[in-house]
Amino acid sequence: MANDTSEHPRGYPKAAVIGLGLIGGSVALSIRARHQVHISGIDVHEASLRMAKALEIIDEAHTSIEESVQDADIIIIATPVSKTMEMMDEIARLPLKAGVIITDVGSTKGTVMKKSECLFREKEATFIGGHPMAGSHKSGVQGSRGDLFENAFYCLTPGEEVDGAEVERLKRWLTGTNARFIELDPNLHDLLAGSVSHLPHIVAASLVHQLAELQQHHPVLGDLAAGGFKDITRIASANPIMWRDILVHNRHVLLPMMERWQSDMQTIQSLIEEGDDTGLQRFFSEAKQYRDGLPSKKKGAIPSFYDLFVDVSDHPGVISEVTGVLADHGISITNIRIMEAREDITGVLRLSFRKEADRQKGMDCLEAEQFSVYISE
Ligand SMILES: NC(=O)C1=CN([C@@H]2O[C@H](COP(=O)(O)OP(=O)(O)OC[C@H]3O[C@@H](n4cnc5c(N)ncnc54)[C@H](O)[C@@H]3O)[C@@H](O)[C@H]2O)C=CC1
Ligand SMILES: O=C(O)C(=O)Cc1ccc(O)cc1
Repeated sequence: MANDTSEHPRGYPKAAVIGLGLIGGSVALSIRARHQVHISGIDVHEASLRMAKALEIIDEAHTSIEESVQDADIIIIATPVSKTMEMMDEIARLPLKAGVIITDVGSTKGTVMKKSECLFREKEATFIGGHPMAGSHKSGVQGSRGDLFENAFYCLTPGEEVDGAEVERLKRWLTGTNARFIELDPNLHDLLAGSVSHLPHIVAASLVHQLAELQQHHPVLGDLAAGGFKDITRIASANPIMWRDILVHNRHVLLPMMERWQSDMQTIQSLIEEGDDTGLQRFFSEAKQYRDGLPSKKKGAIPSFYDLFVDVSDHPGVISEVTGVLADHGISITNIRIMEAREDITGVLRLSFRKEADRQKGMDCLEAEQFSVYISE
C-alpha cells in the first residue's frame, strides 16, 4: 500500500512514523502542530493507516518501511517494544539520509539503547531513545491527540556519544508535544518507570484476575466493583501486547521489585495475623503521608485527571443543574461520577476535565452559582 494525496508536498522536511497507534498518531499530530512537514505513516494494519489518513495525521501511508524511511529527516518508531527492536534492525540495513534522527517512544529503554549502540554507531544517523510518560489504557490511532503529552514528562535517553546539539534538534521536532523533557540514563529510566508504571500495572491486572475468579461464585461482584476498584484497575484495560513486551524488556528491574512487593504483602499478612493494630495503622499512615505529599498538578506516567468535587443535595435534577452550568460556559467534562448518593445525605459529584484550565473555569462558574466546590487529591 502506498498512497499519497498529500497537502504537505515532498519538498518539506519528512517525518516517518512507524506504528500508527495511540502514541505514534499523537506524536505525529504534535509534530504537525509546529512544523511544515510531510508525514509518512507505516503500519501493518491497513485500517490504522486509512484512519490516520482520514484524520489527516499522515500524508502518505505504507505497510512496509523501505519506501518511506530512506529519505526521512526524522524516524519515530512507535510500536510495542519487541517490534521496535526488530524495526531498528530493519532500519539499520537500509541506506538512510545523512543526519537523520531516529527515536522511539517505548516504555522501556535499556534493551533499546543497547541495540542502538551496536546498530547506529557507524552510521550518519543519530539514535536518541524517547518515552513520553503519558498515555492511556486505550490503544489505536483513533484515540490520538495532539495534546496527549502536554505538561507530561518526556524522557530522552541519548547515548553517551550523542552530541547535545542533536538532542536539542530532537526537542525542536517534538516541541509541539508541550511536554517537559528530561534526560535520563536508560537503566535509571527503567528502574523509575518500573516503580511508577510497570509494577502498578502488574498489580492492577492481578487484582482484576482475583475479582474475576471470585465473580464466578458470586455473580453480583461485577456490579459492586465500582469506585475505588475501577480507579486503581483502569490501566488493566490497556493493550496486552504492549504490556507483555514491557515486562519482557524490564525483567531485571521487575523481578526484584516483585520480590519486594511479595515480602511487603507477607509483612502485612503477619500484622493482620498477629492483630498488630498499631503496625497496621502505621502501614496506612506512612503510605498516606507519602501519597499526600506527591505533586498533584503534574502529569505522571499514571496521569492524575483534573478532577473537581461538588457537594450536591439529594434532589432530582441536581446533576443536570451542575452539567448545565458547565455547558452554559462551554466547558467539556471527560467523566462524571456520583461518589455518595445515599438517601438523606449530601452527595458528592466528581467531575473530570481534560485540562487544568477547564477545571479552573469549571470551579469559578460553579462557585458563582453558589455550589460548594473543591479539589481533593
Ligand atoms: N499506550 C500508552 O499509554 C503508552 C505507550 N507507550 C509506548 O508506545 C508504544 C506504542 O504504544 P501504543 O501507541 O499505545 O500502541 P497501539 O497498539 O495503539 O499502537 C501500536 C501500533 O503499532 C503497529 N504495529 C505493530 N507491529 C508493527 C510493525 N511490525 N510494523 C508497523 N507497525 C506495527 C500496530 O498495528 C499499532 O497500530 C509502545 O512501545 C508503548 O510501550 C509509551 C507511552 C504511553
Ligand atoms: O493510562 C495510564 O494511566 C498510563 O499509565 C499510560 C501509560 C502507559 C505506558 C507508559 O509507558 C506510560 C503511560
